[in-house]
Amino acid sequence: MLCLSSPPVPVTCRHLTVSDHHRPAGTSDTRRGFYHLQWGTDNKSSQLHTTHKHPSRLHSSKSSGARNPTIMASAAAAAPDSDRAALLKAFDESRTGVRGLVESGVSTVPDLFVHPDPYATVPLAPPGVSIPVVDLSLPAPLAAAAAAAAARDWGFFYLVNYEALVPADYPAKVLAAVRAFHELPAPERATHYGRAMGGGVSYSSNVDLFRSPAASWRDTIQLGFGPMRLDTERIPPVCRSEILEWEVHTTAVASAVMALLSEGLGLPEATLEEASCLEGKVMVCHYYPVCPEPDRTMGLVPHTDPGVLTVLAQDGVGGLQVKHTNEDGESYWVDAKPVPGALVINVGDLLQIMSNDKYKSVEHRVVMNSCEEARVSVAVFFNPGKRGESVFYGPLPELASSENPPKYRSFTMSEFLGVFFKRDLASKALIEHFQL
Ligand SMILES: O=C(O)CCC(=O)C(=O)O
Ligand SMILES: [Fe+2]
Repeated sequence: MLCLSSPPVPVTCRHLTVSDHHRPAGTSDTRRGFYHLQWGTDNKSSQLHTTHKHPSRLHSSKSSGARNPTIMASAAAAAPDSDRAALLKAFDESRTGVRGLVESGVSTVPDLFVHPDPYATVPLAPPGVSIPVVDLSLPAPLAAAAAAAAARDWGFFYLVNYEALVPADYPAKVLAAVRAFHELPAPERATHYGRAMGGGVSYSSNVDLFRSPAASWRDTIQLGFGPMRLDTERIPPVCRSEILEWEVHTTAVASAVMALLSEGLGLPEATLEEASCLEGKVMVCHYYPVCPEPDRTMGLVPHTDPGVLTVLAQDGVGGLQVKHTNEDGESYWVDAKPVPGALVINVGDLLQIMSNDKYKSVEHRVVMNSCEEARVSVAVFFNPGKRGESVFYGPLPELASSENPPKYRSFTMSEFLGVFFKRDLASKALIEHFQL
């Protein structure tokens, strides 16, 4: 099925780089920033400053011995761009992330993290609305039908009864280990801090810190598991073995889900796996610290995941929301509440393209809540692992017919990635770029 020269019809795909896994979605409320620096940028950052009308609320500290004095000393006036750049630099050089701000006693959300109106654009879902559940213990045809319906109608689902693939103490063990890292004493954390993916691993706050118009309330360890090999010694020791183990378990889960989703397309269950979709892997271990003013910032801005499939484990705190449009065309944010024993699975842009729009890659975001506890989540993004200039991606050829013509043109992965580097495309959905 993989094609080695320019194809007459689009064929299936191959790789993403180890750290490329997000894109900004195309709707207006998503242009404020996006998760991964390498997926592009947003040049509208100056807009943010015009919304900062209450400088006295922007920076404050209950503690005179704060660790980030520069960030907090600028309370006197809303920051012009040059000051903002200096504040960002000071924040980054503190090397302790948002957690460091909280440790130093901030009692308001600093200016850098204020989002103009995190909640304005789309309402919350009515009570009782939830993303669907797929039970992996059902007979394969039933599970495949449920997964396909969920991927088509929601782009998201809870996966339950996956115990045959994952030891009973996971994912709790990896979530606890990631929390332990982010809650290490600041000087210890700081020794790991850095934006470069040295050896395939980085720990920093806001991968797009210097490009997004507003920073988010989140620190992240990021690990590239493939196609390049990661230097395991670069993983902080306090969470190393758990992260390595979780990578193995999520791969087993993703393999099972890809089989269901292939079957749901009416194709052999090995289809997505044979297209190398298990081979490019990025894991992000997020920590969303307790926030003094949860409604003035965001944990993660609305975005879609650009790869094939995402497997997410979250702790009990909550904050993930999925955008859903119902049969009447009404859109709202649905809480993907933590469900004990459930993983959250979502479709990425590449799978939407490969499935010729049968499956949907939908926007999601993380809002801060007023819970007393910091939130931890671990997402693993599965992308095609193989690459090459003569290898093309697009709707799976088996799905295209005269009644169902391909909705996307084929493209190489370097073109796919290149789209993200073009500023003028930053506000346009990736998927639209390849639409026929
Ligand atoms: O933390 C979460 O629940 C979501 C994370 C996410 O969407 C991402 O990293 O792409
Ligand atoms: Fe995401």
